[in-house]
Amino acid sequence: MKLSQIKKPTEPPPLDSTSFFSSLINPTTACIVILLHQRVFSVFSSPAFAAMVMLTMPVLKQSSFCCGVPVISLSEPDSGTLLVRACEDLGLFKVTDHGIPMELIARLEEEALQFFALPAADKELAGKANPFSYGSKSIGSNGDLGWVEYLLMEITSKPLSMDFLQKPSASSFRSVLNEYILEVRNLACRILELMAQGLGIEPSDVFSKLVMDGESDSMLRLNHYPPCPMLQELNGFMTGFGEHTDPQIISVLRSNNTAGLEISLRDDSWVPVLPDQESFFINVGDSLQVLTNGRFRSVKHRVLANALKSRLSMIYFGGPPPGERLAPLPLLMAEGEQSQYREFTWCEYKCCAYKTLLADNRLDRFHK
Ligand SMILES: C=C1C[C@]23C[C@@]1(O)CC[C@H]2[C@@]12CC[C@H](O)[C@@](C)(C(=O)O1)[C@H]2[C@@H]3C(=O)O
Ligand SMILES: O=C(O)CCC(=O)C(=O)O
Ligand SMILES: [Fe+2]
Repeated sequence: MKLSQIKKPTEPPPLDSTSFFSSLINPTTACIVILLHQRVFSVFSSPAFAAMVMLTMPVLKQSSFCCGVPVISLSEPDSGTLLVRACEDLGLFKVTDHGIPMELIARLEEEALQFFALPAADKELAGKANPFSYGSKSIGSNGDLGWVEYLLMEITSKPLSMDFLQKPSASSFRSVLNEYILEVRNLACRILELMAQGLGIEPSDVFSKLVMDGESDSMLRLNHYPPCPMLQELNGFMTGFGEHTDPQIISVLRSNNTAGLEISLRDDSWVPVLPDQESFFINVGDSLQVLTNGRFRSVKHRVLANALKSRLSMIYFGGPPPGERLAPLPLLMAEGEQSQYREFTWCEYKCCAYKTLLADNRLDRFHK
């Protein structure tokens, strides 16, 4: 496909908290706000007119929204276009009809809860996170703290090899983890292919091949946020996982039904993402922001602790192979468009990223 064949839509205006929250008022208002946001250059004088236009303009199909977060069914024929729009606007969306069996998810949740319920000394036998294995309260190695404990696992082309998972007593945990990783990686790749299709670029595996590569640097993280009893004394605010963007290409998150995840809008306001244990939340990582020359947004997010309920999340981070050169894809650049980033390898990026604090902007030093 030639560059001239790719139509790059004009950038939608930034989604700020006013339009985000007003989109929650009622469905009619939501239609107007969403349509306006997508630059439908018409002036709606009444909700009825807006509804009529919606019905007669099938090309402008909208995703549905759950509290401002786009909800996209993967069985929807137009899902590629909807995914692209969500990546441009928010950098996060929810997917339904994802095909990962609930039974597998429930088994992993149960195994993870059993692991986190072990005495601290037993969990520490898994090895101290450096960065892989078990960590508690401290995130990364640069002093970030959070009301969280976690297991961080490196994904290679072979089954998980961490010592503690090789014990006979961990055999069911190990097998469910390996099964889940295969499923969630396929889901990530399916979504990345739909994104390429939605962007109108070929081949459609231009993003997914990076995550499918035998050398891909991907991870699985299980986060457990215990209830935080002293939340009241802390004016109701305690960080579970501090604000950050994910460095990789794509993150695929599933949580139990406990709230806590929040995303930052372009005006720096924070909005909660309502939990949904049957769906997955997908967010754009820094690498995908670079590959799309900033068209897709690596969304800043954080998790707040809960006073009463524990939150369990499982996140797959799909990353490229270490030697992969990351730079905006020429196919996605309009004529005369300048690259916003200088080229770097994933290895170089990760090396710098791991010296930063969670809240730092890791792409700054690669900006031209
Ligand atoms: C403070 C840090 C933890 C982190 C590495 C870093 O130096 C900056 C990025 C952090 C992050 C966020 C997304 C993922 O949870 C993670 C595994 C990753 O790849 O980047 C973590 C890193 C970590 O916990 O080790
Ligand atoms: O635990 C969560 O819900 C999100 C955590 C997160 O953003 C991360 O581990 O990178
Ligand atoms: Fe994250």
